[in-house]
Amino acid sequence: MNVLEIKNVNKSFKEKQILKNLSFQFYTGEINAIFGRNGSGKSTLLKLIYGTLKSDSIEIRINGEFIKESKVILDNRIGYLPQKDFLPKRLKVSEIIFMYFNDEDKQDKIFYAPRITNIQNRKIWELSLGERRYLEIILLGNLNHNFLLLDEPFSMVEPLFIEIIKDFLNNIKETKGIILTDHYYEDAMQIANKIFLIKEGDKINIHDKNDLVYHGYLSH
Ligand SMILES: Nc1ncnc2c1ncn2[C@@H]1O[C@H](COP(=O)(O)OP(=O)(O)OP(=O)(O)O)[C@@H](O)[C@H]1O
Repeated sequence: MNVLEIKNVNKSFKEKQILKNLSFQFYTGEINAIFGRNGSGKSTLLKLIYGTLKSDSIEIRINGEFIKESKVILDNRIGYLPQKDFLPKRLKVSEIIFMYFNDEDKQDKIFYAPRITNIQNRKIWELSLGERRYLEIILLGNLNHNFLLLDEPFSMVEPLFIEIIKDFLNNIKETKGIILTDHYYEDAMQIANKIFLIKEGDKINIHDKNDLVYHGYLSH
């Protein structure tokens, strides 16, 4: 089992402190859902962990080993699905699969993943938003990271695809720790082992939907 420890995360934009001294422990085998109202700092937190945004302070350790935030991408043990699409638009789905994976077994695994066969000859720009999101998740999830940060994996995705993504995440969590943030809270809660809410810069542990109502994320 691997553990990703994040400590003392602080981030301000101008005078406004968005994240206040947050700490987390994420384990292989677990899906962690992070909720929060618009602008509460969820995407910011994931960017700070991945190192694409400079923190005011952050300590990152995997299995006790300290990793500088600027080295997280090179270290290659943490993967990141950004909120915005990132695949080259002019390439075909099949070309992207070959670009990501050399190994033939891995390539086959992707080609035979649900719904991929149907879209393999299309170019990325020809895919719908949901199809593109689904492909991004299947690609990232099949890479060899120990931890996966997913910024809104369900957004713009139709219900049938969401079910496939949930099954997929449940399968890959055997070898990965997953940290996801999304406003599709019911889908996220169905697969999450641990749930957190970011509110006014602080982390709140959530046990059920009532807690989300109590802390003002849901109205009822
Ligand atoms: N580069 C930036 N410069 C200045 N302010 C920023 C920057 N990035 C984010 N912010 C601000 O930080 C706050 C947190 O933004 P963030 O995108 O992390 O929120 P979020 O919880 O992911 O929101 P949403 O649910 O809408 O995606 C917002 O008020 C946002 O305007």
